[in-house]
Amino acid sequence: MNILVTGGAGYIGSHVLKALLKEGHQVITLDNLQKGYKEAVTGGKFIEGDLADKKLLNKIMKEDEIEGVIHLAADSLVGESMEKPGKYYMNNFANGINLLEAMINNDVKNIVFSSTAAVYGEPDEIPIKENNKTEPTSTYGESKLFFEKALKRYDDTYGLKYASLRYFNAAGADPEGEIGEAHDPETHLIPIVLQTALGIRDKIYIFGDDYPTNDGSCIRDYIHVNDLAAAHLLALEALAEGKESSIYNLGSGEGYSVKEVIDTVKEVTGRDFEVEISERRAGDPAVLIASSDKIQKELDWQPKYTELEKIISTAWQWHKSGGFERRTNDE
Ligand SMILES: NC(=O)c1ccc[n+]([C@@H]2O[C@H](COP(=O)([O-])OP(=O)(O)OC[C@H]3O[C@@H](n4cnc5c(N)ncnc54)[C@H](O)[C@@H]3O)[C@@H](O)[C@H]2O)c1
Ligand SMILES: O=c1ccn([C@@H]2O[C@H](COP(=O)(O)OP(=O)(O)O[C@H]3O[C@H](CO)[C@H](O)[C@H](O)[C@H]3O)[C@@H](O)[C@H]2O)c(=O)[nH]1
Repeated sequence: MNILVTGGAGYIGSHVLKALLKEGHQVITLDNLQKGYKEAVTGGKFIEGDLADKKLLNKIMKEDEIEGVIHLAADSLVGESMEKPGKYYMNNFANGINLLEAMINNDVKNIVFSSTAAVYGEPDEIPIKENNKTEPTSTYGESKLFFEKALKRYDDTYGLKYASLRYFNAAGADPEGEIGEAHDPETHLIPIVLQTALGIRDKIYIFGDDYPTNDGSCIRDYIHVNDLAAAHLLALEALAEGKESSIYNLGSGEGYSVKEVIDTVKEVTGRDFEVEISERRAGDPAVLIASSDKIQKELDWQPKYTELEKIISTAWQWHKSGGFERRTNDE
């Protein structure tokens, strides 16, 4: 298939791209490189451009004869979304609509969308199922939920078929060491702990140890980025074969506390470092664990990296190697 991957120079997108290339697909990556890295695009055609550019989107659909879209491009910092809501509605919602319009104009009918566990807000029950109430506590989560609603309208109106994948905490790196997570600024727990193990940071702060969990720190469901990537391929193939639109959670189904993550990093790296308890971070739910039963049953998706140790080991290999060179432009 000729597949357009938006945000393919980013962390998750580059792993999706690599998995698509391995399956022999023709891939066109669109990324504005605001957060992504050119080096992360390991094959296919790369177009440096922005989702705001409607003409470009139409041109790509036509000239590259796109048959399916995987849409990962977005802004995804929860804290920033609370300070700059407009940026999030514009990029994650309005720019996404540009993409849908270009698809419809060019009769492209299948899209896999990167949604997030942040659409749920504080969950009613654990593990979280897809029919849990969706009351996002951040603009980020809301912008993603709005786009999910738009997808439903486009399906009702034009017969556009979508799979919306609500990821939990993406983690780990390409086991071949070619690509990995390189966010700047980094806000995610595992890379931050690894940077501490490497001495890039003085210490790791645990954001709150008074949550109603076994050890008082927050529990999350970490899913390996290659397991995520595999789900995109299954979802796109299912749509191409005529499957109806659907929403799926994607997690490993296991919860680990912040303290457990830190202890596992110490074991995997063989390094000790300072840990300090600090204030809770605003908006952090105590426990987020996915039920991924639906995608397992419907698309036969099976996570391969179910142990935290394995997930962290792949990330450690990547961080130890130095990752991508620091970007030199000064935007
Ligand atoms: N990382 C996680 O744990 C996680 C969890 C849930 C959902 N998600 C979602 O998954 C997707 C990918 O996340 P990631 O961690 O790889 O983020 P990322 O920032 O590494 O990748 C996003 C990419 O999109 C590009 N981009 C952003 N806006 C663009 C635009 N208007 N035009 C063109 N390119 C644009 C960026 O340059 C970047 O390369 C996002 O949609 C995010 O919301 C991520
Ligand atoms: O230095 C740190 C960084 C994080 N944490 C804690 O570690 C846990 C995980 O935090 P991350 O920032 O790694 O991940 P989040 O669970 O906050 O968020 C991730 O998952 C969400 C959905 O669950 C959204 O999709 C979001 O985009 C994605 O980053 C949280 O309890 C957080 O408070 C620390 O204690 N110290």
